[in-house]
Amino acid sequence: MKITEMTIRHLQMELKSPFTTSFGTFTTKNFLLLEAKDESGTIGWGESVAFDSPWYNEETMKTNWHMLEDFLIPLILNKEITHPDEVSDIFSAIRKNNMAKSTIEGAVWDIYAQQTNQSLAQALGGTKDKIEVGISIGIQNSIEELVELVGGYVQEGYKRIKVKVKPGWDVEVMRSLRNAFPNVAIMADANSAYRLEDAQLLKQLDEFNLTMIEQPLASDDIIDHAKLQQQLATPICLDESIHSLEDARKAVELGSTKIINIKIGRVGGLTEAKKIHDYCAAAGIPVWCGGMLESGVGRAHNVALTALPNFILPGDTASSSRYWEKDIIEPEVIAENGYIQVPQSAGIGYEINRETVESYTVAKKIYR
Ligand SMILES: O=C(O)CCC(=O)c1ccccc1C(=O)O
Ligand SMILES: [Mg+2]
Repeated sequence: MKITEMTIRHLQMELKSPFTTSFGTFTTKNFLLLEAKDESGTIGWGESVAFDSPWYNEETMKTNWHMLEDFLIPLILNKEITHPDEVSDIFSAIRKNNMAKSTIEGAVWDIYAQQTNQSLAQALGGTKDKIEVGISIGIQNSIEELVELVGGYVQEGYKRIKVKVKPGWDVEVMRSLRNAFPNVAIMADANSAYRLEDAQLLKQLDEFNLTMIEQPLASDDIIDHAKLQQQLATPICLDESIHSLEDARKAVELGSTKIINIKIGRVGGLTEAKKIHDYCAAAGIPVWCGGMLESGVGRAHNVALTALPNFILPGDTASSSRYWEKDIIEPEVIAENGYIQVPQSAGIGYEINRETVESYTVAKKIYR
C-alpha cells in the first residue's frame, strides 16, 4: 500500500458522566481522529489517545497534531508499505511521541487488514472470538455512591471492577467495596498518586485480596515499584511506566511488575503492543488492555488487540454507551454479560458513521 491522503480531525465528545482520577476530572473528550486513504482507495482509521492536557503523559492533542503534520505524515505519505510492522521503522528517527505515531500505525493496520481480507484481530494473530471486559470507575463523591455504582456494573456482568484511588480515597474505599462484593474481582488504579514512603499504607490493601494495584508510584519509575512489590502481597501492574518492549523487559526483570496494562497509544502502536504481549506470554506475565476513554475507533483497536491469547485478565474496554450518548461507529461496542464479541469482518470491523463524526468535528485538515 501507499498512503496518498490523510485527514486529521479534531473531535469533541461530551462524556455522559465526569471521570475523575488522582490527576483530574474529564467532562469533555477532545482528541484527533485520523483517516488515511491508500492509492487504491482503501480507507483506514486511527485515533490519537492523547488528552487535551498533559496529565497522563507528556503528549497532548496539539503536540500530536504538530508531530503528525510536521514529522510523521511527511514520512509516511506516498511511501510503499508492505506490512504495518514497517511503520515503526519508518518513524525510528523520531523519539517518543508514541501516541502520535500510534495514530498513523493504527490506520495502516486497518488498511492492511482490509486488503488481506482479515479482521484486524486476525491480522494481529488474535485467537479469541469474544473478550472478557471489566470497567474502570472514577473517584466519586462518597463511598455510598461508589458502592451503588459498582453494584450496577456488577449486575451488568462486568468481569472486573477497577476503581481509582488517591491519598484519602483508598483503604476505607477498598474495604467497603470488598465487604459489599466479597466475590468480585476488584482492583485499584492510583495513576502515580503515592510515594515509596506510603508502603505501609499501601500494605493495608493486601487485606482485600485485590487482583492488582495499578501504577501506585511515579509515572517514570521502575526502581521504587520493585522495592514496593517486595513489601506487598497484592500484585503491582504497571501502566504509565511502560512505553516499549524494552521497558517491559526491564520492569519484569527487576520485579517491578507482575502484570502489565498494555495501551496501544502509550507503547507507540499495535506492533509494539504485540511484541510486549509476546514477551509477557513467554515470561509468564499476564497482560490486559487498558483504556483512554476512546471513541469507537480506538475502542475497536483495543477489542482487536485483546483477542491475542495472553490478554488473560479483563481489560478496561467497556461498552460505548458507558461513555457516549452516541459513538462514531456502527454498531457500537457492546459488552454483554462482561463479553464483547470480536468482529469477524475485514478491518476494524465497525463502520464509521460519517454524519456523527462530522457533528463532533471542531477542525479538520487534509494532507496529500
Ligand atoms: O475506561 C477507560 O477507557 C479507562 C479509564 C482509565 O482508567 C483511564 C482513563 C484516563 C486516563 C488513564 C486511565 C488509566 O487507565 O490509568
Ligand atoms: Mg491506569
